[in-house]
Amino acid sequence: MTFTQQLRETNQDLFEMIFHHPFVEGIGRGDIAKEAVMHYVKADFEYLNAFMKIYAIAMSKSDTRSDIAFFHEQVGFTLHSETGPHMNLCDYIGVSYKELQGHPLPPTADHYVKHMMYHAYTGSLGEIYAALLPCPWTYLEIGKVLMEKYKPQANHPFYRWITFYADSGIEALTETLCKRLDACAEEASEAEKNRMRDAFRKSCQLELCFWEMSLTCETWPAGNIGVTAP
Ligand SMILES: Cc1ncc(CO)c(N)n1
Repeated sequence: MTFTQQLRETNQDLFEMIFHHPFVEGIGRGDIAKEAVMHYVKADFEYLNAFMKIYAIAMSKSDTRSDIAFFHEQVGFTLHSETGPHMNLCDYIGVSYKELQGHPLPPTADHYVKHMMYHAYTGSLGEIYAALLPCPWTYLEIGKVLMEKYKPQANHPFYRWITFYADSGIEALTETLCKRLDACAEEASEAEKNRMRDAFRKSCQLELCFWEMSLTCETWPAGNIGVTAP
């Protein structure tokens, strides 16, 4: 079994909890509360900005053109393609995308971003891959589970969202990250592999927490006064 197959198996509990989270099932049924979707898009827009910055840090730690090209392509993909699912959600709630941009991150999303930043600034490329991987991997599987369970047609309110994540583009990204992480793990000490395992599991935990944050419209206990987006 490869290192990433082991990671997937060890984190089956969290993947299952994500598939059954009420927000995710609400996307599948097409009836999730609009306030929750609004909260999600606000946080996710800033989350994806942070994700691109992490790709840039990873690029600065790359030794090969192939790694540099990979991160460059991924920034382009996030910038130009991942706006598609967000636009789908904006249409559902009837709010312009612009209005949902530039908001400070709620505590959970802030934590998730800083967790990835920690590994990006202090860790090896392998550790960064491990922290990033649950992002496409959980969404790819959510997309596939929802396709299978709800068999959405073009008139489903989240057809574009579900088909985007169930698609070959996200599958290819997940496979590339897996291959690169597996190659890093081959060279890594046991201590380094444990850091990768920890980074991966915490990102899975935080993926689940991100859905809960959106569902409950989580905010900072004393408001956001004076706080700006990262
Ligand atoms: C929090 C989060 N995880 C994963 C993805 C998929 O890119 C996303 N858009 N947001």
